[in-house]
Amino acid sequence: MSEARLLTVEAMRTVDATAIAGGTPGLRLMERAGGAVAERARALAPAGGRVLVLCGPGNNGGDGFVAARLLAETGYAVDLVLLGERPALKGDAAGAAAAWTGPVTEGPPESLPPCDLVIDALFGAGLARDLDGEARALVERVNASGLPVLAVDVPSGLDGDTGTVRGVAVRARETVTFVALKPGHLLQPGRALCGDLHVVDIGTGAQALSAGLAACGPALYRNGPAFWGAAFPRLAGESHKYTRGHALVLSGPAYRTGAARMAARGALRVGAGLVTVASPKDALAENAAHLTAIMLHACDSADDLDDILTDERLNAVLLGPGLGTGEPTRERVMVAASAGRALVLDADALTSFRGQPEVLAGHIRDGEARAVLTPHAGEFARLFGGTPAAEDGLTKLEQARRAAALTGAVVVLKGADTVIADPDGRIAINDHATPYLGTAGAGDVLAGLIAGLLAQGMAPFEAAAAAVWLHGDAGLRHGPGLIAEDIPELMPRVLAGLPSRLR
Ligand SMILES: NC(=O)C1=CN([C@@H]2O[C@H](COP(=O)(O)OP(=O)(O)OC[C@H]3O[C@@H](n4cnc5c(N)ncnc54)[C@H](O)[C@@H]3O)[C@@H](O)[C@H]2O)[C@@H](O)CC1
Ligand SMILES: [K+]
Repeated sequence: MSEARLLTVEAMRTVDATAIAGGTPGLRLMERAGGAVAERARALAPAGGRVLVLCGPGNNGGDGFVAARLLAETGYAVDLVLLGERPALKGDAAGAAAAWTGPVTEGPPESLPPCDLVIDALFGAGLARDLDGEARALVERVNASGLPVLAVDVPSGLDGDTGTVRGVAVRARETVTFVALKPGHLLQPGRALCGDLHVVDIGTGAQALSAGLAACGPALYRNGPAFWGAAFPRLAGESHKYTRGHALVLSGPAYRTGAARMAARGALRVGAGLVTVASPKDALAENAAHLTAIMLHACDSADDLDDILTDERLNAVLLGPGLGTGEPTRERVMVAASAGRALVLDADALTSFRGQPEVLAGHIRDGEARAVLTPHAGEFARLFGGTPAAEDGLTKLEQARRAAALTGAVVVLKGADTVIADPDGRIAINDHATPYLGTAGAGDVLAGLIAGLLAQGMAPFEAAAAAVWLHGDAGLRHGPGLIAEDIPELMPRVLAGLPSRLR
């Protein structure tokens, strides 16, 4: 699982410091870092081509000096620009600069020399403020040039913890980072600015990594099978439909039933043994006309839901898609939360508690429900107040973590960089997705996938993360023209594509 773990910028400093304290010289780490950058540069620029290396005043710039030297030694023409003055370089960066025998242009040039590749070694983990003055002008020039850029550690100007831009940031073709990804590589707009991501080992060792992971506090993960695979449901020879779980999805009234059916289809396709749609009587015929493998049950009130839930085999309940907002939905949420089943609350089930997250939290905590909430940014703001855009100074990760801690539920804060937060503080960030998933009903299917995995016994945090990844995988496989109905139908291919140990 550790290959899925992320390191905060501060925790990465702990890794470096622990390795150095353990006897690995910092300059050796820098040689390895610069060596990895040079190797990627050789893959991106033609042999014997021209490379422009932009070095900043700290150790990120030191990596740039190492890469410049190694590229020159292997036949590349290298131009090196230093943002600052050479005598001002300190420590390992001064050491790396001393080994570079080529010319150094101090301060940014009026225009960029022609080249096949730009290496951005201006700022990395030490970015301390918004870019301004010469640094800002240089980054703007690089972006305007349209030249391919290889970023060292992070594209300069990008905050490694939050994925936000400090004034301006480099747009890279590829980013080489060290030891582990940082949250800012995965959170938007950071993810888009990094281009392809390469993580390289620079010889810091297992003990330093453990120290860094411990310094992170609650674990941070890149979402993917490496994180949740061990918890993914597997079929045994004696499995049958009742051992594969039974999900219940509440339908909206007549003419608002499609969302629940798409969710139900998702739950079935992801492997729940049985799925039942609980439908108002006035919508039974409409639902029946479209359902085959999925069962139907009449449900007109919270009392009806209570009756249905006397069937102990129903082990996961999904409410929200198409349900409508207001008191009837609130009552159903209360009944479902107190039924001791796994619970997914989406869309109208969340908006029905607008501005009252503590009331919803009370239902979840009183019922000891294993709950997953799946708000997009707008629903999140309606339920919890504030916005994930950090108006109150909180980052997206902090917002999601706080909402999970408040409600005692796993919170899936959906978007281009969906964040999944567990009440215990753990976080997974998903970058396995495509904008083609931004289509009507895709969120309903996601809620259904989560319910289907919960029904099969997965714990809420892993179930939510796995569903988000499978949903993303379906979108990536399909591409243009995707509609929500396609997502459940893509599940057989998505599941077949998982590592064989998971099937
Ligand atoms: N020993 C280590 O710690 C290692 C560090 N490595 C590299 O070192 C980097 C971190 O090095 P540093 O901590 O020196 O930090 P950086 O090199 O990222 O930047 C620090 C320097 O930039 C200046 N600065 C920060 N924000 C600025 C802004 N907005 N405008 C203008 N100047 C600004 C600071 O005053 C300081 O001089 C990593 O990203 C990685 O590339 C690697 O060489 C591996 C080993
Ligand atoms: K950089």
